[in-house]
Amino acid sequence: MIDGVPVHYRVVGQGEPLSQSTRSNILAQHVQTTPSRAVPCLTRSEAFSFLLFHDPLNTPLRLARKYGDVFYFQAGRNKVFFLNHPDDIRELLVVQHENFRKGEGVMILERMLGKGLITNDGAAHKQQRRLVQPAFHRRRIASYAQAMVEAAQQQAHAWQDGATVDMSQEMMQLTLVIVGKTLFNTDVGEEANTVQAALVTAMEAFRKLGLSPVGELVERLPLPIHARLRRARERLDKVVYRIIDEHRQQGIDQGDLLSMLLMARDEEGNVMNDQQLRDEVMTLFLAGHETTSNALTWTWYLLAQHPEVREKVQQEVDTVLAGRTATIEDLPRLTYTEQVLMESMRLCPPVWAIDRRVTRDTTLRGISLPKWSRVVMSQYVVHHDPRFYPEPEKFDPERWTPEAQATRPKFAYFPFGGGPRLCIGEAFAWTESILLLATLSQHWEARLAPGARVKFQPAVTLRPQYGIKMTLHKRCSSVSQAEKAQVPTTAQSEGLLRE
Ligand code: HEM
Repeated sequence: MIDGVPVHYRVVGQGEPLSQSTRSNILAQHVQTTPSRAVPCLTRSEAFSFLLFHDPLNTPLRLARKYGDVFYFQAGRNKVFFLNHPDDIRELLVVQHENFRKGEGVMILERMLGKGLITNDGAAHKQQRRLVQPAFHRRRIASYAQAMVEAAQQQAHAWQDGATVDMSQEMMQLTLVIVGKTLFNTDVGEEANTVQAALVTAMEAFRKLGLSPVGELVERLPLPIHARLRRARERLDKVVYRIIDEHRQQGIDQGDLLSMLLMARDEEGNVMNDQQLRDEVMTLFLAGHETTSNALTWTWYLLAQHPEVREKVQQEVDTVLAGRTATIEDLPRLTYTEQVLMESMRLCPPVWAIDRRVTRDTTLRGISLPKWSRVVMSQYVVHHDPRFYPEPEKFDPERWTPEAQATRPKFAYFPFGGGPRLCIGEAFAWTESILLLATLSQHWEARLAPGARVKFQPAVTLRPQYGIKMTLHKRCSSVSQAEKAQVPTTAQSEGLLRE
């Protein structure tokens, strides 16, 4: 128990907990009844193109269309499997998760994040998760909502009508400020550029090293990227240690996550050492803003491409908020806005694939997975499967009505992963992205700037390779009731409200 909130090893939504006996029953049933499945192997040229990894989004998609729910190729001594069916993915993440640990992608992340919640495994991970969980309790998230809306309002205020911005940078800055304020009670606005530059280097390293199915080999080569990664880490360390030192000096419980970590004791009564603190803070600091920022950036882009959807969002926001400031209570009524975000994370999943290493010989719904094999599950592939999403390339928020959702298997949509490694920040991310999109849409609409280049860059997250250049347009109807009351004459309001 920390901070008066009971700690559960919580797994919600996709991560519904299974009791030990349920899991054993399911496993026993499988062993008895599931016939073994023949797994197609890629041809040599397909495997070769995979190893070069020109297009880690569309190559697996194309191969999944050709080979179906599962295929593999041989990389050195080990096999790399791709699971493309929601039920197999659920089985791995929820039912048989104990036979797997995090995969190669994590090795590069570890160089940046250390042994934090994302990179750790086993008992250490379980203990860390228990420690951090209270900061993501529903009540806590509700208390962050105000800071989220305030930051969005400041952004809305700072934007200039007709200005062209890189929406990716705008969203990155906004979500960074929010994670700083809510989890660490600090202002990181000034350090945003440092953080962004370091992240670009980390993403580059991940693309070059972490994505390669032979990452372990490449990792040992003396490449310049290793030095760049080290320097990026040092810059980020400065920011993180500044935050930790400030908290220590103040020496009071500030009611935030970092205060909780500083007060935490293990079974023997020891506090976390500097390295542990640094790794945990760094993990949440980076994971807590990068992903949501990308989700919002792609959403602005999709809205710009689909003005009819954008208008529906604006109508909903205008009706529900009626010109006032959004609060957490508005979330259940911003249903269309939420559907838009869901559809955006289907088409452009911020985490586009996750991978695991098999730790003991495993049979997964008839698929035989030898120890040391690697297993990749791509959100991008499953979210584009026409069996679950007819016309998968079409941006259609109507796919997310409760009735439509009920027709699909659960793991046909897994932007936040699942099981005990389900994203701890899922509720934080939904709350933040809905409130930010609603608050900014009250006042602004964004259109793609002429000549803007938009391309996926799949690194740890799915980023826009060239950012996304967008032109901002102040909405005519954006004047809030409160603003109306304060604006006495039309003449004074003209400049502000001009389209
Ligand atoms: C749209 C936003 C987000 C997306 C799409 C996302 C996605 C994911 C995914 C897919 C995983 C599981 C990775 C795996 O199983 O290998 C994950 C884990 C994690 N996420 Fe998120 N995330 C988002 C926002 C956040 C936020 C806001 C935070 C924190 C404030 C956060 C913190 C974490 C942490 C700490 C983990 C590791 C959890 C564990 O292993 O116990 N994420 N996220």
